Amino acid sequence: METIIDVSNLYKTYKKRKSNEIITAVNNISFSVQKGEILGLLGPNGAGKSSTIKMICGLIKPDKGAITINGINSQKHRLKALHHISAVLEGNRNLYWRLTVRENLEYFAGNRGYSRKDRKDTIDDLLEKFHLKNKEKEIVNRLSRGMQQKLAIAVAMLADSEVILLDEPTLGIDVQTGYEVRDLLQNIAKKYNRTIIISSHDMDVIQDLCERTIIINNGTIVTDDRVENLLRLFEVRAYTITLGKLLTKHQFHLLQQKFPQLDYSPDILQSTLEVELNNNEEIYDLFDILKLEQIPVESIDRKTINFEQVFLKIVKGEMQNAFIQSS
Ligand SMILES: Nc1ncnc2c1ncn2[C@@H]1O[C@H](COP(=O)(O)OP(=O)(O)OP(=O)(O)O)[C@@H](O)[C@H]1O
Repeated sequence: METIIDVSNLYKTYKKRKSNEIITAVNNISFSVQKGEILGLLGPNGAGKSSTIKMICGLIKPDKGAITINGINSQKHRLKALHHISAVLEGNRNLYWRLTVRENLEYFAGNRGYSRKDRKDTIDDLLEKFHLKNKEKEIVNRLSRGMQQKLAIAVAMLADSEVILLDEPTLGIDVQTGYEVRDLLQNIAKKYNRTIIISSHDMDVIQDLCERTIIINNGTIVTDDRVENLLRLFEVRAYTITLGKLLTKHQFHLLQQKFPQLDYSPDILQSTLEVELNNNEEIYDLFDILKLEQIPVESIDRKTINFEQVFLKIVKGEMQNAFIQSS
């Protein structure tokens, strides 16, 4: 594995215009990205994702910290470092809104020094792949947001750079186009072996596309792991237990004292307990109480948990506990 981007101890503050209040948008963030990796930056609104992306693509300067792109310090050798990166930022600022789809591609291909023949072939190929062929003569201004987004990614592809940064690639586009954009990105990553960093607050985008995700909250990294690991970490702690008889009030309180997050659904035929444990050993404590109280257990299942639930838990701070227990 070869590191293509290294971000170390980044800080970014902003001063609010009216109140002069200082906002720390990025607070000591460090991570590395390997060549060919698809990394997701996930976080709630205002977490610091866009600021991080903008610092990497040289649009804003960090207050402190270093960014290295392909071994080149991007603060010292800005142009040389940024040569390896193309970015699709929110609002598709990399497009000319009064030009047509093809004209945009022609313009950027020209800028990148494609020969006439290569330019035509590459543009035709991109129009085909991005399903934009029937829109090639349309002025960008008149395209839907989804179409504009696809064109913005196609333009980024023209640059032929090793790293593509995408800030909220599916924001404000319909579900169908969202799927198309996701497919396109998956193809790009696989076929062209590009390194992709995607910032998003859309869990599905991150789960579908990214091998690894960094969750940012309040300007700091809360977790940096593979999506499947995060799911597993929480899955093993959430259980559904089917009981052979109803609990008395006293028994319920007894269990609740020990497991405050307990959910009890009484039913004459089949009562269930839903419980999330802090560590795997706690299941034995739970069984001890049930045994002592002579409550038969009919089945026990691990609860499936989706990425959205995991994300909310992490952002709410439950993760710290989980990491301590799992380490
Ligand atoms: N130019 C700016 N001036 C002042 N504050 C800013 C500026 N840009 C961002 N911020 C603030 O910095 C914090 C982080 O913003 P940032 O856009 O990086 O977060 P984000 O995770 O991308 O969120 P969103 O998804 O809402 O864009 C927020 O509190 C935001 O209001």
